[in-house]
Amino acid sequence: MTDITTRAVPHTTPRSTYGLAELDKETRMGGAGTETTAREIRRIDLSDFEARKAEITEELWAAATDIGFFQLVNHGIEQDLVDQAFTNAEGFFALPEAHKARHGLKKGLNSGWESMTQVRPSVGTPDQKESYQVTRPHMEGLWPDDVLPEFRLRALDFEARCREVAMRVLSCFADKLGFDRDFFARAHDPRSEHYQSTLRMLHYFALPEDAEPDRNVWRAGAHTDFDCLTLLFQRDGQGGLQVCPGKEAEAQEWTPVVPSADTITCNIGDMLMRWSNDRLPSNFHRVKSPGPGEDRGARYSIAFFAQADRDVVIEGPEGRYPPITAEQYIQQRIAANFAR
Ligand SMILES: O=C(O)CCC(=O)C(=O)O
Ligand SMILES: [Fe+2]
Repeated sequence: MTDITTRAVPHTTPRSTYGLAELDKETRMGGAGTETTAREIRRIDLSDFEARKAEITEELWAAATDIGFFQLVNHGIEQDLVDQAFTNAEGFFALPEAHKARHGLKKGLNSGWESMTQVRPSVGTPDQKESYQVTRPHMEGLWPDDVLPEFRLRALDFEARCREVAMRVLSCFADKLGFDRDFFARAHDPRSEHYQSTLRMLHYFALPEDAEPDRNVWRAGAHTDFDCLTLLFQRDGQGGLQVCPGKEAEAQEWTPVVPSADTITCNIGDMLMRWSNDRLPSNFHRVKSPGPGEDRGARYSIAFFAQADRDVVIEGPEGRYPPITAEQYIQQRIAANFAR
């Protein structure tokens, strides 16, 4: 069994503006680039998971290493529950600004509400969105129980269901990477005080009819996620997500992901890239603002970020990256993204 608990980790010396190669790469991804629909976004069927695990593992591995992003169908979360999670999120975002501000983001803890405070290193302008994040150990004072009595339970229930799906996918990667099946489940333990996986509800604002589209403004600027694996839920007809595989980043060719309410779009994040010694490259993605002639309506999405617990050390078998705790890792990324 591989030891993933805390031990002394040498402090890494910053070698660049941000101290992490991932962030330096990200700063080069802010341009418009070009669009291509030539890439295949593979859909992987998770039904009958236990019986078909070997076959599913091969499909996930091929999609993750060839392209890096993929979609899950028959993932086991009932459509009603997904729809309810969106209704729950929309209910929160519809609250008056002053009320939402009572549950403001706890800096550095990925918990609570923020609006227009995330500035991606790639573009340098604030994402045109508000978000509400649930990170289980840090939710004190952040639940709107007084006005939305069912919100808390629904969010926690959905978070747990997302974690189950993420752990199933990660158990397949564990097999291929030579870790035991439960390696990642131990590293994302909801009973641990160091748990830091996050459920994030997102609301990208509708663009007013009289607003001029601005090419430098993004709903979400180009980035890779900090985590091991992201599950992203979208609504039919609310597009804008574009992806660029990590290994093709230099070409800056972006593929639109057509939203579909019954699939989960997955990204490999930077933690898994490190843990796999780059065998599983993390993926760039962004959400573009409506351009001339495009639908200006709001976009809602929900992301689950499987982020290893704070006390877990991320270190691949070949020592390509210096060991770092998941806590240090996430803190550096948050510091580069949130000015306040
Ligand atoms: O809303 C989306 O489609 C993408 C969100 C995202 O990439 C993020 O929050 O990291
Ligand atoms: Fe992301």
